[in-house]
Amino acid sequence: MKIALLGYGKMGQTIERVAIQRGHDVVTRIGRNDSIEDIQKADVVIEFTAPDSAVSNIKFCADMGLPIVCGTTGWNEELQEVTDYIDSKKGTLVHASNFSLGVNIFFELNRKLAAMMAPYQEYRVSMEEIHHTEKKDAPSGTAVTLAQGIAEYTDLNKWHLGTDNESNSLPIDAQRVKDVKGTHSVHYSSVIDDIEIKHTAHSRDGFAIGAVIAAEWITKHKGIFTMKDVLNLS
Ligand SMILES: NC(=O)C1=CN([C@@H]2O[C@H](COP(=O)(O)OP(=O)(O)OC[C@H]3O[C@@H](n4cnc5c(N)ncnc54)[C@H](O)[C@@H]3O)[C@@H](O)[C@H]2O)C=CC1
Ligand SMILES: O=C(O)C1=N[C@H](C(=O)O)C[C@H](O)C1
Repeated sequence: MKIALLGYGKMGQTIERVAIQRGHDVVTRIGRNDSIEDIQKADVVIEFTAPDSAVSNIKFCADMGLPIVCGTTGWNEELQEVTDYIDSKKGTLVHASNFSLGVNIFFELNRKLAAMMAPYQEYRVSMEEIHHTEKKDAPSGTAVTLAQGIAEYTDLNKWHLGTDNESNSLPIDAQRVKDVKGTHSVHYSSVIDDIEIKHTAHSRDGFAIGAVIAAEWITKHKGIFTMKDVLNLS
């Protein structure tokens, strides 16, 4: 498969190594100041750039009729607009706040735990995410997806940054620490005891392998998907 890397930073470079190991060709690597036109050489585009670039990049790929895997986070509020655009162009997109297998299993565990905890009002739920100091968005996209999973089973229909409790809102403590690849934990706390689930990424390889698997998968599918569809998780 011929892959175009849109964004050649920490993730773009990790994806290149993984893609070559899986037998693919990386035909172009596009940075912020490069011409995007080059992507037309590829069968599929993998986009990991920055929150302010993702939406226009996705639309450009749809205009070119190219399937795109987008891992960039921080553009949640524009998801509906992007969905409508891709639909109008009959395009193909896989987007996910986190492409790793471990985190996608963690998403399911989080939803199941939220369903189990829902009747027990004595527990207060909160979240912590820790990432490297170069990260542009807070909270992380993964934390937002976890919060959406909890909202399905509780009245916590929004989130706020910090550790204070606010009504109908999930506190997310976003910490930035040098070199941390991505750690997420969900805590349920009562006077009697605490319950905690946690995922720790040891490297970026899990995100990169997931993104390449998603790129292999979308060349055989048409429409808008998330990693849950690619992994066929319930
Ligand atoms: N969904 C997932 O599994 C994961 C998502 N991410 C997200 O991916 C994004 C990128 O992460 P990193 O690679 O760590 O960041 P990075 O900052 O190391 O690399 C991003 C690169 O994209 C370039 N760029 C920015 N705008 C561009 C544009 N319009 N066209 C081409 N290149 C452009 C930047 O110059 C930079 O080199 C972030 O939003 C991050 O949150 C990161 C890891 C996993
Ligand atoms: O910026 C990162 O590094 C990461 N971003 C994603 C997110 O915002 O959740 C995924 C992962 O945690 C690493």
